[in-house]
Amino acid sequence: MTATRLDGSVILGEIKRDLRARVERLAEAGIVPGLGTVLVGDDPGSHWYVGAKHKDCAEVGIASIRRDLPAGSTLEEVLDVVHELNDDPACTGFLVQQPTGLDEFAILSAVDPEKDVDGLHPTNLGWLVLGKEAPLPCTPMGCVELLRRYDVPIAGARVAVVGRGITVGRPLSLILTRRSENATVTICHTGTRDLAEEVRRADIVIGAAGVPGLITPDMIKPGAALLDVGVSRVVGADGKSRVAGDFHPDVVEVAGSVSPNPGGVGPMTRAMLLTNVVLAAERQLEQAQAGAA
Ligand SMILES: Nc1nc(=O)c2c([nH]1)NC[C@@H]1CN(c3ccc(C(=O)N[C@@H](CCC(=O)O)C(=O)O)cc3)C=[N+]21
Repeated sequence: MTATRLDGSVILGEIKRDLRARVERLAEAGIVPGLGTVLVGDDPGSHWYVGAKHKDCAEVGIASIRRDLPAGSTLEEVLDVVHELNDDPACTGFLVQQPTGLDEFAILSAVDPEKDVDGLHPTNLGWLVLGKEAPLPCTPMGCVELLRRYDVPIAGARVAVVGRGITVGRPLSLILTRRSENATVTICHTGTRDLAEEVRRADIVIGAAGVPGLITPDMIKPGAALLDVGVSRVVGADGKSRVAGDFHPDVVEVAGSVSPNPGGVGPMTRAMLLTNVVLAAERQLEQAQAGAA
């Protein structure tokens, strides 16, 4: 048996098409959404991600505001740019690409929560806990949207989330346990006594630990849906660097569906970022209209 491929690149294309129509409606109201990115240093991976985000924006009709700072920039220098983008009306939403090597909490907290398209500002994470509408984190929402688009049942499903990180595992668990998703979630982490036992019960497994090959075929319930969020760079036998996920490649023999890596959750993260930028612009338009009335 070979599992269905949960193709994030295909869904990214569909979402871009839908967003283009929403951006056109905003344009009729005189609003051009603008995504700002702040990039610190010269890590090639981070440069690739930021470049891809701006290319996506261009395709959808979102304006780009790009601020690249040299390696060795100080927290004060980064915060100056954050404040500038908070005050720039052309920038409807922005993010500071992680990691910066600086105090991430200080940086995240300085972003205007209404412009926080990462959904990682403490206020927005707080709204998630409290169940009020607010920007939601991109990778967790990308996981949920990928399952929805491929009709994987979420309500009532047993989900094993492997990893409790702030950008994926923890917020994803909160999203999946909302009434609108209604899943039963187990968060597994380095303190989990028997990972195989927890994963084996799950209808949906999310690998978000960043440990290559951690989840092996013997742990998978036949027919389960697997989302591979783990991105580690490993050097193969041929000496070339490649992306390795949290799942052993042979899980496709047991699973019902699997997101490839690359080509799965990564593109969905970008799709949700674009969605958050458009949503932020739509909210800002609503507020302007309410203010004018
Ligand atoms: N403030 C902030 N927000 C982020 O959303 C954020 C961040 N910092 N720091 C780094 C992580 C990582 N991330 C990815 C985005 C797209 C792909 C993606 O599209 N990957 C492609 C290509 C992968 C490859 O070939 O390297 C794929 O999976 O097919 C992956 C990973 C966003 N992040």
